[in-house]
Amino acid sequence: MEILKTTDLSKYYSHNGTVTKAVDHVNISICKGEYVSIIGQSGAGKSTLLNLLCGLDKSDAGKVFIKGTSIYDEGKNLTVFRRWNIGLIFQSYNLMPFLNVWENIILFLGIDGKSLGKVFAYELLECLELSAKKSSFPEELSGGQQQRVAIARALIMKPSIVLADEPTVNLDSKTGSKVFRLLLDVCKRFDQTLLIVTHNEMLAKEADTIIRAVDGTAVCLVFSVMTYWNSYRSLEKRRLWKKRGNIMLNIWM
Ligand SMILES: Nc1ncnc2c1ncn2[C@@H]1O[C@H](COP(=O)(O)OP(=O)(O)OP(=O)(O)O)[C@@H](O)[C@H]1O
Repeated sequence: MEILKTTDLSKYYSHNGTVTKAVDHVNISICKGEYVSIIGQSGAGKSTLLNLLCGLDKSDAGKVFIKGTSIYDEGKNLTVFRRWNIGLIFQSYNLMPFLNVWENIILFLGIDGKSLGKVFAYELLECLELSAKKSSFPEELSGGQQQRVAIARALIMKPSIVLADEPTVNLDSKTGSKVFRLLLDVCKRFDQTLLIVTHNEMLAKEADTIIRAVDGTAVCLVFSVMTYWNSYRSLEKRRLWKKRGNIMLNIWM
């Protein structure tokens, strides 16, 4: 099942007459439960792409569909839509300093007139190895623990897609790998799609689908079978496919 799709997604910045094509006609299709890594050199457009995918930034052209909903057409409802469908994880943990771990995690439960039970919150605490820190405040936690709280908070509404922008960049490599492993495990366990921007090749290459951002365009290096099939099926102009070696196909044009 397709969970995320973009059509000719573009974002350009102009400065002193120079135009930077941060994201340029990107067409991607991601399926439920997939782990997708986005890699690429600094300035290639990874963060801009991620911000467009969750609607924190608006495109100059093109659309983003999540579960069939065109997110830019949601207008004022986008915040609520995002809260229920997209989990966001950033480099900085953005925890509320005056709330303890438990309170940070359940902050949005019961919001928007819908209520979610707390059973899942206990499950997340367990999965992310935070049960013993339930009553601690952010300043009493290590960086890795804080990021795990941020992950739990991002997952608490059971979003179908989780977007993470270099979530382990501020952690040492051992802690970063552990946090990453927990994130991956918990997303797989709850069948959530995970899109992660990372410079860590070890983590990136485990993905079902690997996307490399190159000067605003996105090149797929490795396809999951579902992504391959969806992309192939949705392309009317198959003649535009360019074959590069046996695993590398450029599906963006
Ligand atoms: N607000 C902005 N105004 C002007 N140019 C911008 C803006 N945001 C991003 N850019 C430009 O768009 C391009 C892509 O930036 P982006 O931050 O998406 O790259 P990135 O791949 O995430 O880089 P990094 O790995 O260093 O975080 C860069 O050339 C950047 O300078």
